[in-house]
Amino acid sequence: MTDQVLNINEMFETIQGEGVYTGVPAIFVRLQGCPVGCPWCDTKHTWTLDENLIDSVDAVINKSEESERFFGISDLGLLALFEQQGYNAKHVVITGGEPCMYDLTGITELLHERGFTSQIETSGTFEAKCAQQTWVTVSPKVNMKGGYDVLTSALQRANEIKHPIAMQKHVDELDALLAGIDLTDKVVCLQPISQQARATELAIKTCIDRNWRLSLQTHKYVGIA
Ligand SMILES: C[S@@+](CC[C@H](N)C(=O)[O-])C[C@H]1O[C@@H](n2cnc3c(N)ncnc32)[C@H](O)[C@@H]1O
Ligand SMILES: Nc1nc2[nH]cc(C(=O)O)c2c(=O)[nH]1
Ligand code: SF4
Ligand SMILES: [Mg+2]
Repeated sequence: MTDQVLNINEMFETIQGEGVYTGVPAIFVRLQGCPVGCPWCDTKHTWTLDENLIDSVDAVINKSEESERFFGISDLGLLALFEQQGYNAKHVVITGGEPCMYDLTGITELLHERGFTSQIETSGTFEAKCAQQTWVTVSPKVNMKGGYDVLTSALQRANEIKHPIAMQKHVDELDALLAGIDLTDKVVCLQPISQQARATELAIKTCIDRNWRLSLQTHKYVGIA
């Protein structure tokens, strides 16, 4: 267990919409703070980590629309909150924001001790500190203004590499990143940016050519969180 505080912008039960675990019921924990700055990010409301944005647990959990407000909680406190909410899902997705700004060793080990499986969605710009059993999905961010230089080790730890693409240049960037990475036991997925038709077409074609997987943001197609 770590004594650090996890700053939570959203917590909800839904269906994992992306990547290898698509379709699996999951508790989503969205952590606050991200310095990477992807222009097309669909969670810009999580970027700012400022104590003036702290709110109550109830106000954050019961948000009816996206906001920058968050609450801080301990690893054990978070587990207690899951029970209080009466969640059924046994898979927990820790996302953000950039969750690997936090040391997730304590919370992920605790989750596995309590019979949950865990998954982290990360940009690969910080080292993933988590339980050995945690499924790490790295969605590599190349040439973003707040990028850091740990991508190679993040990609080595990754169980899944899920690359957002809109144009051929993004596929070429992924090829460059994957050179020298041992892909044995890793799944590579392409995820069209913002459901654009041309991005989807390119992702489908490239996945067929390369024998990679297509990851659609299925929650957006069916209108769930
Ligand atoms: C919001 S990010 C949060 C976790 C982490 N910062 C990251 O980038 O992986 C979660 C996932 O959504 C993807 N994503 C964000 N905005 C997107 C968009 N507009 N279209 C497609 N995927 C997007 C990211 O690449 C990542 O795989
Ligand atoms: N249903 C659902 N699946 C997701 N998979 C990754 C998400 C994310 O924002 O990290 C996400 C999300 O926001 N909702
Ligand atoms: S790294 Fe993730 S949370 Fe941060 S800006 Fe990019 S997509 Fe958004
Ligand atoms: Mg999302």
